[in-house]
Amino acid sequence: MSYAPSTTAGRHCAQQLADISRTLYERGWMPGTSGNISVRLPDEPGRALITASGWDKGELTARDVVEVAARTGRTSSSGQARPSAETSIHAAVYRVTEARAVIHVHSPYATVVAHRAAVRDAVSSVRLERFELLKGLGLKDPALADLPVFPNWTHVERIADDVAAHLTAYPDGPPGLLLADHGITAWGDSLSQAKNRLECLESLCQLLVLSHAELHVSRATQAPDHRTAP
Ligand SMILES: CSC[C@@H](O)[C@@H](O)C(=O)COP(=O)(O)O
Ligand SMILES: [Zn+2]
Repeated sequence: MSYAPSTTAGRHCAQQLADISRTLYERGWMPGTSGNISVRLPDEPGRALITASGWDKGELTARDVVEVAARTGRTSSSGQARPSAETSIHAAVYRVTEARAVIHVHSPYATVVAHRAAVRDAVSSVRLERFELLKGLGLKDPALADLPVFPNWTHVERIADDVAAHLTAYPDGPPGLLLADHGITAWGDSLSQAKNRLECLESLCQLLVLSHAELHVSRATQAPDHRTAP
């Protein structure tokens, strides 16, 4: 039931997932088995490794990851552990952006902002502006970012559909998103870039909370619905 990489690159990526998981767990951003991390395999970018579902993220080893198709999240062999329950959200990010790594955590300040900025049953966004750390997000316009907030639907596939539609409609948006009452996801072209961006976003949310500024929340314009008819 554990991952056995066939290449050196696979072994390296799996170890990186375990190492970053432990770091973020120790920071208190992945309490109680929460959080998940994925990375595209460098020598086979159509495939990705993702953390196994329901495990203590402070104790993962390089064998506690699952190989999936990056754009669909499908697993190929039955001999593996269960991939993260939120694999479809990672796959949505891989389908629509150039990301090569995605990190989801329940860090406290982003989760508070995701709680306060949520608009019932609709995608909203919270404005980040002025703070220097915006420059760490790699935006075309580093002065301002509207960070989307997605309803935390029970069916994760529905969240993934919302994410894919929104990122398609807003290709120049920030490399991250909030899940209402839940947490934050960020991405980049490597695990270290995704982690740096995640740290910038968590810190920006901390500054918003500590400044006691009123949150600037808007309803995101309806993005096209990419779901296929039943
Ligand atoms: C501790 S409950 C958290 C989960 O529901 C989920 O949000 C999460 O972040 C981890 O899910 P996982 O399936 O382990 O990747
Ligand atoms: Zn979560």
